[in-house]
Amino acid sequence: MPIALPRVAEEVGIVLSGASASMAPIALRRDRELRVLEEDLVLLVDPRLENYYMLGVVRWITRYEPFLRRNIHNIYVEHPDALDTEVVMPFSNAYVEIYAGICDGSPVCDGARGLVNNVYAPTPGSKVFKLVDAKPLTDYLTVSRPITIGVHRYSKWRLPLDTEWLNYHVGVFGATGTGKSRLILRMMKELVEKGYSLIVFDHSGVDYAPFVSRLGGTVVRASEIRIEPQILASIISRLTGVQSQQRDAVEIAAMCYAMSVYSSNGGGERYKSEECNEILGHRTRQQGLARYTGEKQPSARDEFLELLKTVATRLNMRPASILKLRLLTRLSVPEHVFEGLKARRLEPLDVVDTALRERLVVVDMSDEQDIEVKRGILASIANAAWEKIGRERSPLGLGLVVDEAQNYACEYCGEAGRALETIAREGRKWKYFIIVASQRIARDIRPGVRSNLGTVFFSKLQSTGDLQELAGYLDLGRVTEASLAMLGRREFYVAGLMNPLRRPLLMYIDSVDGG
Ligand SMILES: Nc1ncnc2c1ncn2[C@@H]1O[C@H](COP(=O)(O)OP(=O)(O)OP(=O)(O)O)[C@@H](O)[C@H]1O
Repeated sequence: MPIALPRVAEEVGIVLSGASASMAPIALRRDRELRVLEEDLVLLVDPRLENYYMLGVVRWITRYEPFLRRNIHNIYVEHPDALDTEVVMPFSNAYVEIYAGICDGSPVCDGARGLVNNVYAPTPGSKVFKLVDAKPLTDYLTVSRPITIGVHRYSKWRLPLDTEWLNYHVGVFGATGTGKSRLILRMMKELVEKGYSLIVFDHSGVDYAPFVSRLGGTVVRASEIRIEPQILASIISRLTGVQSQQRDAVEIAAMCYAMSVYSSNGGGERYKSEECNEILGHRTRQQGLARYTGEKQPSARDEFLELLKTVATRLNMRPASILKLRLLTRLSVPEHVFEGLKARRLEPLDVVDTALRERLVVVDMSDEQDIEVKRGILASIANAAWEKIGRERSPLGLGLVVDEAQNYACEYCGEAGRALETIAREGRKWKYFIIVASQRIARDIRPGVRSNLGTVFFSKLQSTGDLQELAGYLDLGRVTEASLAMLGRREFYVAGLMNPLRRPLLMYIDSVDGG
């Protein structure tokens, strides 16, 4: 059945000469020109193409007047009172960027129905209809497991987003206050309802944790989660900045220290290793001696430094080098990195399992002071999910949500950056995806992550150049920096794979009230 144009659209203009299959200049009707706005959805109806419509978006509305032209003298300049509005003859032109063809049983589509790539340039004189209610478009789309998080800015069309493409990852970008966190919260609700599982890393503890009870999830504190020994090793060597043999000593000591702490506070067999036993056995004898001589129990950092000395000695380092290494560690690794280990009783794999069982876990990162440790926790959880995939060899349906991603997905974000990049590159086969949000793109997100984002929501951007960066791997049509400058809060373009039109569409995100 053809689209009932009079019910859902109003005629606003005609196509002018010079139209192509992707772009059509149009003239707007005088009586309706003020009702047409950039980003409006329109249908072009070409009388030569029966039961076929071209769907497009209005761009670059320009007002003209035949006499009031720049560089040409006019009467107003000499006699301001003589210029009567009656004698002014304004008119408006615009462009329509054609996004798709809609087949409605048309002979040009062999009688099929649905959305197709448009290959026809509209005939000049074709009518242009602004969609006031674009709902009927939904019937022409094929969308798997759709979710909606908002409406098209002007036609109020609830654009269905295709969650099959979630596995190709999502980015949310915009200047501060544009509504990134609320957009993600809205999406989280929909995804959880559709059966996806999410682990959300709440960097400051105020953006997501307060909403959890409403969404039916669990909050866990970052300070309770175990950091994998090898990730702790990398954190400590990064903090000390040592290289080569000194780095070996620090990393071996860190791994063995974490394993001994975890195995003594409930970690069991998983954290026992013969390699560490060789070293730890030696250390235990030293500690025993300390107790015998009446010295007080050493702090966690002192314990680590003692272990570091043992390891460095085993690596045949010179006494002066060992001394320097211990001093460096004491000065550059905060005490709480070691002290906090004892309170970490929750396995990263438990967090993954809870998310898969209950659908939503928010990791409250606010009680963790050190950014390196926060990154270590994210990396540990990301790796635990890979461990599970490796063991079960089946898709997970799990997403990691990383807001303030400049802290985790940047070029120099260590283990966290690497872990997110691995998911961005290889997660799709296992339905293991990421949703990252940040204010900037090029500066905040490492190339291996940002170039693998299949869907991007973007609003007013903080850095010039970021739009061009996005255009490098997404079809952004003719959206320009000027289009972004006009956007308000909750207004985001959605571009990429989850958008069934595959071209940027301006959305107004549903309301998400405070927690
Ligand atoms: N969808 C929405 N529903 C209701 N209020 C919203 C919505 N989006 C944004 N807001 C309002 O705008 C404020 C800022 O939103 P939000 O915290 O999501 O922005 P942000 O882009 O994540 O900012 P930042 O980068 O500073 O974290 C919110 O506190 C809320 O008042």
